[in-house]
Amino acid sequence: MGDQMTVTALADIIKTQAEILETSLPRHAYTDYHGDKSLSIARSKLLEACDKLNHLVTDVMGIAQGHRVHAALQYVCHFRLASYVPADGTPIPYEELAHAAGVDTSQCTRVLQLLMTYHIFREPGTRIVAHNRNSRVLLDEDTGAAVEWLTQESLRSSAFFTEARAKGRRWSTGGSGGGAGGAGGAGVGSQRQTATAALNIAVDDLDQPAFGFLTQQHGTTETSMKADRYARAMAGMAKRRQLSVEHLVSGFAWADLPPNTIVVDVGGGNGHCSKAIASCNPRLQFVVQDTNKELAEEVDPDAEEMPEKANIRFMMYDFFTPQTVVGDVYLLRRILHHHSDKDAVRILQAQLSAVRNKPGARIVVMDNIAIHSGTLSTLEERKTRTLDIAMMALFNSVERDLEDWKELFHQADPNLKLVNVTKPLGSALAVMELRLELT
Ligand SMILES: C[S@@+](CC[C@H](N)C(=O)[O-])C[C@H]1O[C@@H](n2cnc3c(N)ncnc32)[C@H](O)[C@@H]1O
Repeated sequence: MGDQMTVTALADIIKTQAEILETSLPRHAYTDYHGDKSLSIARSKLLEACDKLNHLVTDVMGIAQGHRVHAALQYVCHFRLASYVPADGTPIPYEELAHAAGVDTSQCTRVLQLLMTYHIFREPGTRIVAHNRNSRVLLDEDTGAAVEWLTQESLRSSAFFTEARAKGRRWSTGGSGGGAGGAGGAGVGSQRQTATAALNIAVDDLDQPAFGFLTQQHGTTETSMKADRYARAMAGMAKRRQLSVEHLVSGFAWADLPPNTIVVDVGGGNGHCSKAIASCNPRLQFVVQDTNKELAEEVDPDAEEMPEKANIRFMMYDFFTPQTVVGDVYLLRRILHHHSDKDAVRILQAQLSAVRNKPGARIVVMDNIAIHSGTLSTLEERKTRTLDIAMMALFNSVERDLEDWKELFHQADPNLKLVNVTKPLGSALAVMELRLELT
């Protein structure tokens, strides 16, 4: 679909693909893929054509004003406005809603009326507001937390992205190198490198790596609240099909592993990956490692949702320190892309200290592999590029393409070889299998 297409040609594509969706799906169910590849393709083509058509008839000014709608969403999330609107679609007067939420009626009305132009909430009569499909999404605790996190820490860090690059060292708290004219975060020592990410500027007095800050449950009430929001936001994002753990289960030959194989789920959080693998492979053993002690309870063998007979235990472990569990598979899912190359190499090297003690042990990395420009649709590519900015702003990290990943593995150990790469259908993440080649 080239840029040269006319508006009418794009409108024709839209009509054809819209008809496919309309005849196959009930109204209000167009966002779901329903596991049907042809419907998924129709939906992608429809969105791509709409996007290109939009591009032909508007200009960059619309995009430049996007932060205002994000501010409105931030307001809605912060004051929990969605929770005061009846979930069943019954309208509520603005005044009543504002009173319940403890906000100003006029401001609340204006904020919601902006969002309505983006099809979030609806106004079925004078001075009343009701939920629609889009606003109701905010009622899901985890998805709501994901939207809130995106409009809070993530939005703030994006706002300081350029500033961090232009004057990064000005914000470093170290005595030396405090002058202007530094080359941004890149190129300085690992800890300092992460400490000057845009998020560090966006959050007052944040003098520690952003990833640690977002995931630490202890500290001030506010820090702990942010960590909780981040954890729930990640759970909300994991509910999206493209990040589902089902792709981890299908993306590696777990069933071929011998009984009692030890899988070490490094930075495994609440163990949801291990639980998903265990439910199909009950003969494997799992050690879920994380620095977040609160999550240990969710890995409790007696927990209700634990797969029957699953052999899963939790242990506190900092993945920057030498791995102490001698296992067979070290799983690193959605860990390395949150870290700069230097820190990602440190994490891998910490695992290698155990891998060397167990011949045949492997490392399985599940993460995004950035695509090359022009290889997929613009909308697909936009997802990767957007995440790239997010990683730079939040963690001074980047999205890596396959060559970048190979280079990273090589830096960790020249004998660490990428032996297999799989990208399960519908997954945003690829599964990369690594082995230490014997010398
Ligand atoms: C993005 S989550 C990924 C969780 C899980 N692997 C998944 O795929 O859903 C990153 C996890 O790393 C944990 N973490 C952060 N810093 C850590 C550290 N230094 N050592 C171990 N775990 C850490 C966080 O608590 C969080 O659970």
